[in-house]
Amino acid sequence: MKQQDLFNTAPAQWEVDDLVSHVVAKIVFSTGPQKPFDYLVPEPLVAEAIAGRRMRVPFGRGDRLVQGYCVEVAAKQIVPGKLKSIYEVVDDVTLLSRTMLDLTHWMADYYLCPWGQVLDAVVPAAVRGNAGTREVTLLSVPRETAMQLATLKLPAKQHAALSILAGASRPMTPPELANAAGCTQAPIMALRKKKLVQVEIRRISFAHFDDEPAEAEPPKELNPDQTAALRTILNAVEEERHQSVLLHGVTGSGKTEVYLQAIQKVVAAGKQAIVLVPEISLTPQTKHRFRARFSQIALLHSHMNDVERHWQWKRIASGHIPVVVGARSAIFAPTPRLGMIILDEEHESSFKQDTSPRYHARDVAAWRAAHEHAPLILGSATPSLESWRQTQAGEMTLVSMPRRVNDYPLPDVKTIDLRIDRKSQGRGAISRQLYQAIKRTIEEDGQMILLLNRRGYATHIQCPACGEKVVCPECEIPLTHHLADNVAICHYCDYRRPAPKSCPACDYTGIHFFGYGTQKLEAEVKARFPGVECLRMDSDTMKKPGSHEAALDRFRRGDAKILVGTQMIAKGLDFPNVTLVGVINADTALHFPDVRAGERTFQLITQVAGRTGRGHKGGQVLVQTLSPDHPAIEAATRHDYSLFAERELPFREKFHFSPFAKMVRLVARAEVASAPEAMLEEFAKQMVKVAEDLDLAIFLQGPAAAPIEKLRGQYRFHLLIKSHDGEKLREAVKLVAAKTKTPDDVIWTIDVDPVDMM
Ligand SMILES: Nc1ncnc2c1ncn2[C@@H]1O[C@H](COP(=O)(O)OP(=O)(O)OP(=O)(O)O)[C@@H](O)[C@H]1O
Ligand SMILES: [Zn+2]
Repeated sequence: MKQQDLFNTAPAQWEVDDLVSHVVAKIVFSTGPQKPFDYLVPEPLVAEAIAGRRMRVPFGRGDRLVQGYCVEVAAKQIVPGKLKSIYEVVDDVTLLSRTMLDLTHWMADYYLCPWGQVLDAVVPAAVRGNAGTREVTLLSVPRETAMQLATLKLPAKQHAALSILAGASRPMTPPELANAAGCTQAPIMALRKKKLVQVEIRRISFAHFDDEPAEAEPPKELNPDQTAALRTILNAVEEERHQSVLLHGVTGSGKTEVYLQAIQKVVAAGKQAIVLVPEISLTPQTKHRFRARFSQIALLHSHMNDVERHWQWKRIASGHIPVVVGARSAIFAPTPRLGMIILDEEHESSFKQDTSPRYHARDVAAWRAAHEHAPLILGSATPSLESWRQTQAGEMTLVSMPRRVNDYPLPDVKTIDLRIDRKSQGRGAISRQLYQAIKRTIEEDGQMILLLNRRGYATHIQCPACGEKVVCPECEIPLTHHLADNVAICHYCDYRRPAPKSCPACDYTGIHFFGYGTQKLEAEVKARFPGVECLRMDSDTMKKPGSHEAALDRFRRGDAKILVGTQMIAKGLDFPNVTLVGVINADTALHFPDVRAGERTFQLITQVAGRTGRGHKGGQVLVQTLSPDHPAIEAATRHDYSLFAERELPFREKFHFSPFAKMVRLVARAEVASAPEAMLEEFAKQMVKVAEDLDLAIFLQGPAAAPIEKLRGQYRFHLLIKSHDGEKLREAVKLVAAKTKTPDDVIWTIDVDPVDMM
């Protein structure tokens, strides 16, 4: 049909015969124009012009040379002279397979962002920049020349060099040859000029990294729950068909062992597995578990330098590495023979990228698994309601592991009602009951984890005389007092100022520091339990690469008894000697203006509670809260996921939230509040119109000031658009977005399937 169109639109002066078949490449640019452009592939470049490589092409009136991704190469009927030609092919390896190219196209379409931007996100910068490689010149002797060697009339040095090269088992670089022949570069240059040697420029890698050796460990004997789970997964593996499995296993049920044995089968069949974990879970423990089972494994983490990243990428692309373990972006690992994708802690919000392309690794994984006919395994003790709902709708297989390994019971969880206890507890973050429990744990030589999901010392600073709050001048968010440098910091934009000694408004000298952060908790622990080693883990103490590992090692060895920290210590850790978990304030996230506030609270408490009772010594959990009757907290204290889901889902359904409706969130920001608000109001109006045309039911929320109303000096507004028809919803948003005129000073973003509502 396309061809037909072309005939019809060809200007009259061209006869049909003028159309000739040519090789045409479709090029997508990272910046600049969003639509792909067609280029002619000149004859000499046909062999190397492969889709998935970058090419340099002339662009615009001045034919400036720019680089773009070639996403398709095809023979097309075109009018000669109408297309510009490719100047050169940049890559000598193919960066993206056909499936990966299709994936990027799908992502651009689904997340409503430029295709080129997605391509840049999928191919790591380290790969694009060829980190750790250099170009070398390689010399060899053509066969005909080698055969005439005896009869060639040449100066002695040239002859000697040529003989050595002809007799070499592999091509040599000019310095290598000079060295072997004991001559300077001059005779070699002469041979090159006479075309007696063949010259090839090749890019070689000088990087090499050794895998840390680990002692091999045999697979564990599975318990009946694990066996059943593995069976279901292996059925999908053996049939080489795509299937999604949600492995809902309580904390400590041994999910990792199931993954490991499933991967073993995949590897035995000659295929590759990708395992995604939240960045924070790339602990020494996880690394060790995987290294002990698989000798060839690529661990991708954010502290890797470009040279190593590129090296790992090539190892994976070569197909030699059967297992890839990494955070979110590891979903783009260039495995040529993908046999399985696993997402551990699939509910984690860190799987969603918060800058464009705003993809969710879980959904990208689902697309990839489906198109590469591989099973997708999602594992969690607290599954996202999105995945849970899919099991209910029959789109995903549910496998449950409701018991812990070795028949250890789940820990007993008690709430401490701070409304009652506060009066009796005196000052401090640790209630009397929790204090007693910590004391007992120390006496029994156990270890404990104290969770407080707020960093810093005091969480707000206020004048008791005039009521003035010390806030960030850029964000109007209360500043947090950090004791170490005695500074007040904005946790949104990192603005800092010296902690005020008196009220900035009325000069009253008795200014107060309220609220608890992890620093203050640590200080309280040290003061109330002198001589007991306490370790703090939060993003302030864990800035240096490797600090996370070092801290967890210390705790594992038992050098520290008490681990204080933010959510970073709440999941994945497997320390059998932890017999007490204390949640200092269960309510920190409960009242956020976010539809997932309850879900997050349930997950956080269930996960941190799961860190104890993982050994024969048992464990208990104490949860301090002002809302012990809140459904999320109540369900968490009972380790009852179904109860939580049963209560939460009807609410989501009634108000058209995910997982029942698809959501798109727009955020607009500017230095004056009126501009973004007006822009979103117009957007909403247009949405209503377009939805009507498309016969699409939509639900609008806003525009309204975003919960973080001001950030870095800019006012923020948001608009939430919901619909039960996701495809049409994106279509409508795309239409309106294309017509929207952005006011000069406004910056706006589209977030499909938003996770961050702030
Ligand atoms: N079949 C088994 N027999 C004995 N020990 C096992 C078995 N399976 C797993 N384990 C051990 O049980 C512990 C808990 O397993 P694992 O960390 O995989 O649990 P999990 O389900 O991932 O928990 P969480 O969700 O809390 O991270 C680990 O120390 C693991 O080595
Ligand atoms: Zn700020």
